[in-house]
Amino acid sequence: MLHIRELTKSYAGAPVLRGVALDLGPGEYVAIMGESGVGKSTLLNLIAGLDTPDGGRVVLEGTDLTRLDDDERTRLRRRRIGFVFQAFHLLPHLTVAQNVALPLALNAIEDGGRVEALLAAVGLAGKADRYPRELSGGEAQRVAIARALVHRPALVLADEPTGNLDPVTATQVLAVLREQLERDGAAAILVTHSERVAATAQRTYVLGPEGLVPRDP
Ligand SMILES: Nc1ncnc2c1ncn2[C@@H]1O[C@H](COP(=O)(O)OP(=O)(O)OP(=O)(O)O)[C@@H](O)[C@H]1O
Repeated sequence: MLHIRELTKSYAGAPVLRGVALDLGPGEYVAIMGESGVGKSTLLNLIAGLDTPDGGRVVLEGTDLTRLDDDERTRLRRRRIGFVFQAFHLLPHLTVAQNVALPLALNAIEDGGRVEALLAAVGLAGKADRYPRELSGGEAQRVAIARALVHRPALVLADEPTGNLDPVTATQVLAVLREQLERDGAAAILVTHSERVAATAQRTYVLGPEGLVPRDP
């Protein structure tokens, strides 16, 4: 469902990605590790179409993102991708339920009980009307996971999704994420520095100067 080929990206003449390739099947769940500054977030941003590569292709479900204009890329991202950020990125003036419902509104999709069902699935049924400031870090990240899945994306991208959580909460949040990915059949790419987090993925790659290298189990 995702094919990345010969992806290159430089910032101010300094190469960050030099020929990255990756193939992901439907429902596959992989982790990407690598040293700080090697370009992991840059790669996720290119896959999400939040940034454009200098060369190469990102083909999502048969569509080459690099050939779309900004509006087309934004529409595709909203519809087919869910993003989980390290710092949650919840909107402070919206309730938990309103935050989760945001991708439905942006895509003009009927709720059909989906927000309520997802909040129950991530253990937050009782917090639908709370505001982000009233949540713990683990709760906020579970809201972010529900929001990333509510519109049934084909691909979930998570950039250090448990980086701000204590180890016990991180394990719980990852279990919720994996359970929801399996339930929805969504593929996922998780960027992480944590071996514990990587161990929850089916495969792990290490990003380095020579590109993405599969790591032996
Ligand atoms: N918008 C930008 N403008 C200029 N340079 C950038 C930009 N985004 C990233 N870079 C540079 O590209 C390199 C890769 O950054 P990136 O955030 O992708 O690394 P990373 O592997 O995710 O690092 P970390 O593990 O520390 O989060 C860094 O040297 C960074 O300074």
